[in-house]
Amino acid sequence: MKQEELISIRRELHQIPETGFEEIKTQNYLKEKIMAMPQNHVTIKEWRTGLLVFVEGYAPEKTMGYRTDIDGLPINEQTTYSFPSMHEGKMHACGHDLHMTIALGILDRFACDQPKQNLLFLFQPAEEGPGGALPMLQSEIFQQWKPDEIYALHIAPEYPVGTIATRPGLLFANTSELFIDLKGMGGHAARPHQANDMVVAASHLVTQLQTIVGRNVDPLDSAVVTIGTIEGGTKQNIIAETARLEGTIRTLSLESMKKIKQRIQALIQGIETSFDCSATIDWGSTYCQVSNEERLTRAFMKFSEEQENVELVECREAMTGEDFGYFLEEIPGTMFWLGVDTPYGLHDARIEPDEAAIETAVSHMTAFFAQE
Ligand SMILES: CC(=O)N[C@@H](CCC[C@H](N)C(=O)O)C(=O)O
Repeated sequence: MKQEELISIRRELHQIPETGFEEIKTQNYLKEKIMAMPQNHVTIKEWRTGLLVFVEGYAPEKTMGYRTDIDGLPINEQTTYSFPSMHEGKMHACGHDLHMTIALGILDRFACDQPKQNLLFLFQPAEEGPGGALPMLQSEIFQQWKPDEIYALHIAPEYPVGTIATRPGLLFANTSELFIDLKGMGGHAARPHQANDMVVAASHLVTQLQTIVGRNVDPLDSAVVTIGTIEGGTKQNIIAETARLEGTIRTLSLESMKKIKQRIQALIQGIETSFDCSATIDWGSTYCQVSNEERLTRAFMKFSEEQENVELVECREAMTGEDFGYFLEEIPGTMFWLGVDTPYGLHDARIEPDEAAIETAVSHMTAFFAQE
């Protein structure tokens, strides 16, 4: 595929973002593009709203896996694009439109020119939640085609185009979602003494939750507790009977994750007592850390260092989460950041990644998989 074609694919995908396990149009779009490639040594299988594509090598000694995520986010796009999302309230604000395009670009090169090794391309749904990697990994079809090593990338707004950043060992954090429901007694806004106000209880809880990282976690063991949404009440002159907080926990160690969850439980018990209300916690989906296997990551870094059009950076670990970690728990491999040079971060409604990074990644990974 030529660069113009890749860019037009990225723009078409950008217009049809769908959230986790609802990626129907995306799946059809990808299937259509893959079916248009030479099929001689390519086999496509659907898995839920994702796809697995096996490319048979001409003298295989192993199978190398490459995974892209395919879901979008519930965000109202605010880019300056002439090709914005056509799905209201949804946006590819985490680069999965670029990730998919890159995967299609690499796949196309090997569909046209048979590789030596077998290749397995994974178009995985629901990375942003509830998590498609673990069930895809456990699927019969994945186990049948299971690769010996596996790779994936994620766009990185902060690096210039041409940068590949990674490190052996821990790259991304352990994550757990967090959903808290508070229930008290609503009432008339003018009669607070006859009600238990869940807006006040939720406000206290939010500030208490912010003390956990500062006061309960070892400062040398990074952690994050973020409340992303807070919702409660029905009208300005009614005391709220319910409130809901939604957030996420990030830790570099499993011990800190356990401790933070214990502290959240304790703080919530305190809120129940002090505001005479009831509370429930749902931990949502959890992702294990992304840990890059030492030997393969060093080999990938050495290869990257030797490429003229790429600048390799050995980066620090990040508090981002990624369910690709589940693949790396079972199969050795590497995840890396790909520079896309934009002032806006991941999950920002204004993010406009530089599309030149698509060709960088396609040629880099094609050359990497084509090594004899
Ligand atoms: C790369 C990236 O941004 N990944 C997401 C993963 C979401 C995990 C889960 N749904 C959660 O919110 O805890 C991220 O937010 O880091």
